[in-house]
Amino acid sequence: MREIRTAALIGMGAMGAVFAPGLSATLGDGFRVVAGGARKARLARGVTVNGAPVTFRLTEPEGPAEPVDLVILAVKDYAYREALEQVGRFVGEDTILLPVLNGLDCARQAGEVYGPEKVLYASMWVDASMENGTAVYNPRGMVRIGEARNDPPGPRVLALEDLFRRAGVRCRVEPDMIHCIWLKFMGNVSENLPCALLGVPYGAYREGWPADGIRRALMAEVAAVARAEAGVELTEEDMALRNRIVYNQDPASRPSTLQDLDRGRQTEVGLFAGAVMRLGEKHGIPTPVSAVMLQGIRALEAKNAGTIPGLPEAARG
Ligand SMILES: NC(=O)C1=CN([C@@H]2O[C@H](COP(=O)(O)OP(=O)(O)OC[C@H]3O[C@@H](n4cnc5c(N)ncnc54)[C@H](OP(=O)(O)O)[C@@H]3O)[C@@H](O)[C@H]2O)C=CC1
Ligand SMILES: CC(C)(CO)C(=O)C(=O)O
Repeated sequence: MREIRTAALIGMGAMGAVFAPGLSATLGDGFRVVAGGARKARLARGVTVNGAPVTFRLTEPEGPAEPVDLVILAVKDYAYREALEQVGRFVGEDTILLPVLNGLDCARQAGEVYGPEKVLYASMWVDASMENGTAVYNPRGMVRIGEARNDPPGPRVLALEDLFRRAGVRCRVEPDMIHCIWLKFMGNVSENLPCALLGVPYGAYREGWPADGIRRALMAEVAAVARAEAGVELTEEDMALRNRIVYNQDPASRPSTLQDLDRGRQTEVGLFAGAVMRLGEKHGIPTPVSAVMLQGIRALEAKNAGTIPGLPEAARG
């Protein structure tokens, strides 16, 4: 495949901030962020990423447009359907679609709309946040990319890797992206959800501590459904890798589900615990800890929304 020269990004939030500075600097006017209405007006005032101002071309989701070589989708799951529709006018015959959402399903959903041959997998091993136009992400983080299998990588994957290298976006082509996505999913379910439910940062995960017991029980539930659903083995070594990542994480760091609750926003708990429960039901595997996470975090969302009768005003999000 030829060099990637044009790209569009929808979702200029925490994950969008990992791509926008490098793509804007490398592709110039060939890169644009898709946003309409009030969101576009807000983004036109500019954003700061890791302390540096970033400028980029903005484009409305409506009106005539040329297809681009690459479309990155970096919205939350509840905004994904709309975002998929809104990027339609940038998708041509040779466009690569790269949805970077957490969870197991975003590549399949993009494939349903535009054809699976256009979609590559991404898994964001980066912790980040975006608040009022100011994004911070860990520059040691990494974007893992590929087709389902990449030994050796095909031309589209090589073109994407080349673009990210030119743009200074840290990336790695994974030999087995399906395993990689399940391993990340195991991390999201087991790490994001206890932190969100308990209202504690990563520092709560230390060997033998209460939150760590919950985390390990959730890893076991994900491993069981991964085996049944996808034939993916999440091994003891994989769990040991997650342990190392968690124990070495900045203890003050807060996974995205907790950040969402702190800001009174909807969370992606359905993408995590909801998915584990659905797969558990499908394969006859009990997932009681995921059920507690789903119901508990839904209750916190209701608390934030002020829809729990009797809740004092001061306790709302
Ligand atoms: N944050 C993290 O550390 C990580 C997040 N992820 C995953 O990445 C995905 C994105 O998360 P994250 O970046 O944190 O989320 P954010 O909420 O920070 O960013 C999402 C952005 O998408 C924008 N958006 C939503 N709908 C549209 C639309 N129709 N057109 C244009 N822009 C739109 C939102 O704008 P507005 O605010 O105006 O609605 C917001 O700026 C999620 O699936 C998350 O789980 C993965 C790894 C780490
Ligand atoms: C930060 C990270 C990578 C932790 O698993 C994440 O995916 C999230 O918070 O949603």
